[in-house]
Amino acid sequence: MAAVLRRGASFICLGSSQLLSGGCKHGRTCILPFFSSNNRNSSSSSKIKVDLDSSTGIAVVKFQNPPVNSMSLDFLTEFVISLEKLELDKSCRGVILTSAQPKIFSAGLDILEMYGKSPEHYAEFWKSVQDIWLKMYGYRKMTIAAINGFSPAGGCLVALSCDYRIMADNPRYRIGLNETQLGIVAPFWFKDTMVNTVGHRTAELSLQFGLMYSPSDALKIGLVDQLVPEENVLGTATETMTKWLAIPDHAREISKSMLRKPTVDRLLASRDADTKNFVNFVSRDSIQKSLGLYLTMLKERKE
Ligand SMILES: CCC/C=C/C(=O)SCCNC(=O)CCNC(=O)[C@H](O)C(C)(C)COP(=O)([O-])OP(=O)([O-])OC[C@H]1O[C@@H](n2cnc3c(N)ncnc32)[C@H](O)[C@@H]1OP(=O)([O-])[O-]
Repeated sequence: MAAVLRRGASFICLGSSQLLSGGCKHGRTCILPFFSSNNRNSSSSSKIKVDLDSSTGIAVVKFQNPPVNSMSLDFLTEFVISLEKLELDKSCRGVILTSAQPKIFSAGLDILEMYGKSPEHYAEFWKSVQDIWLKMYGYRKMTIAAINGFSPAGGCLVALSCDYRIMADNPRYRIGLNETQLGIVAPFWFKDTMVNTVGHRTAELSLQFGLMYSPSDALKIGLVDQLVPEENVLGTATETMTKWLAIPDHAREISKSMLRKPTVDRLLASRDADTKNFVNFVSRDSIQKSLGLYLTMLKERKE
């Protein structure tokens, strides 16, 4: 299956052989990363850096969207293309996600993409958020989140969509789905991802309060799997990936698919309705007001 992705005037065709996910079928722009044919293949689009070691099969994908790795439309587009490219690359067996920014894994969705824009823009943005989740939650290859900093909302979702989460044991950091604190609501597939990870009761408390957990609390509820000193996050992720890669790929992939496909299928069955729902919700005056106040609060906190 081929997907055509576009932004502005550039069109690029991608092959697609996803086991579970929906892929980029919505006609947005994509810049393909470049991989060389040596053992260590590096590529760097402007917001995503990919380093694939084909001798180990491990790729490190680094977010580099300063100051806080917020997930703008451009960021999400580059991210999904990088993952798609790695999924199709036979020399890649596992992907580690981490941040090039100190202290921040990702500040979540870029609030500016949801504030003061047109309904068409909100719809395009939301489809790109759906795309990244569909790609990640149904990803055929092994994924580890090496969480080296704050990880609210969309940042937490990306981590939750990986197969394993290792977080820096720094008591200042926080992770969680804090959407209600912004006056917005995590959609059902964010909720499903949380429930699948921490269980129903914990998700009830977590989502309604918009709780942000310290690393030790996140470990207690199973939101992350392991804490390590900050400087060891990437090294531990690489060691852990090597252990997982001892499992035959096809057996691990089928097991993952069995567990995750029903959740992925729920969104695939209702993507358009979910997009409409988001656009109607975010366009409301009351929601725009909440987001505006939150942005002001973020700015004033600095002063
Ligand atoms: C229904 C939809 C579901 C929604 C899901 C989501 O993910 S919703 C998202 C939920 N996410 C959150 O609630 C996280 C909100 N962010 C934070 O809590 C903190 O920024 C931090 C703890 C991540 C980093 O603290 P720090 O002291 O290191 O950094 P700082 O605070 O000084 O920020 C630096 C600059 O970045 C700006 N900016 C920040 N985040 C965003 C953003 N998401 N977007 C856009 N911009 C953002 C900030 O305004 C400031 O701009 P300025 O003034 O330079 O023009």
